[in-house]
Amino acid sequence: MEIIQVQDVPPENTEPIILCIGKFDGVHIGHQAIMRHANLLKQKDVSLAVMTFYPHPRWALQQDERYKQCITPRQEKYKQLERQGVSKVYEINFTKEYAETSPETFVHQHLSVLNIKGIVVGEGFNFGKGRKSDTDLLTKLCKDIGVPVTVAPLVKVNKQKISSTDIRASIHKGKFDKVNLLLDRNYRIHGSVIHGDALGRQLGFPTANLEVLGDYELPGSGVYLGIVELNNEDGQADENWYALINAGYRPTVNGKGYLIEAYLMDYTGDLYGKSLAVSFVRKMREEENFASKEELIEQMKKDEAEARQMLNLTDSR
Ligand SMILES: Cc1cc2nc3c(=O)[nH]c(=O)nc-3n(C[C@H](O)[C@H](O)[C@H](O)COP(=O)(O)O)c2cc1C
Ligand SMILES: Nc1ncnc2c1ncn2[C@@H]1O[C@H](COP(=O)(O)OP(=O)(O)O)[C@@H](O)[C@H]1O
Repeated sequence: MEIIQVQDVPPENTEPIILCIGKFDGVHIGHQAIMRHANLLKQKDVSLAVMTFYPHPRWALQQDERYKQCITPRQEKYKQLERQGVSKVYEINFTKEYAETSPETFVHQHLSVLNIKGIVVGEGFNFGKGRKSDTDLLTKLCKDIGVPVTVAPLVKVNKQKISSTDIRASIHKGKFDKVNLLLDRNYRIHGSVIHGDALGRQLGFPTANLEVLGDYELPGSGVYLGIVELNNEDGQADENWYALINAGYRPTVNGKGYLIEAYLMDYTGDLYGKSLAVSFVRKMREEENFASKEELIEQMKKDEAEARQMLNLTDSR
């Protein structure tokens, strides 16, 4: 996939494209529907491109904390867009200055330098200075440069519009049944393994401590069932292991700060320095403050037994 960083005007290009425009945080099933519309419009020798904005405009302009963390930080977003058939991304560096771009300038000066065969946006799409311009104005301005605009209807679940803000809030609450349905995949966080307090081995549950790589929305504290992908040197997923994941503050052992750590069931070996991705499948329980390490160990054994039963995994210990 080709990623083109843009300050304001994209570099001129004659390659024919169908262009989807949006923030697309999460590449959720609503976004996927937009890409499906675009793929249907795409004729032979036309490629699918996305124009997106980074950082999130509401973080860049209003420092609104809710928009700092993402469901899909940029690398993960591009991987997910690629899965939808996107081969080119125009990543607009969204600044206060860029936000001053008028709808006319955006269409007549920025979009006109590309060979766009069609544009697809979602219903409710806003653009240009003050986000005052809607899909009607986009359609009208694009007509001037001979580009048809398709507005993909909102995808609703139980009559509710799917929103990235809502999904971020559900991640924060650890509601992965819902999150994973709306993403059509398990929520995944990339990181590398760092050293901790070397307590896990003593307790009989070694845990790979994750240094999170990227501005991910972090799950609320709790014990989760998930899958850990171990990556090879090229960053490709190599092996997958079922895992019990503790996210939170480890009150029983006076943990310092929020941490995501994973105990990989049946794995033996050294993970320090490795790059991996942790996928969250479901929450098993809240993180608790046990009166002793022995009680914590007892509970971890129960967690493992419950997980193995759910997965139909025999105990190899
Ligand atoms: C399955 C599982 C469940 C856990 N549950 C709790 C918990 O309820 N409360 C808690 O304080 N720590 C919990 N932990 C975190 C442990 O305290 C932590 O893994 C241990 O202290 C090892 O820390 P270390 O990685 O720094 O060596 C859990 C860990 C695992 C793997
Ligand atoms: N099944 C396993 N799951 C997670 N880590 C494992 C496992 N087996 C071995 N390890 C290794 O043990 C390390 C964690 O040990 P631990 O005692 O919890 O120490 P620390 O938290 O200080 O890293 C992991 O980083 C990894 O290298």
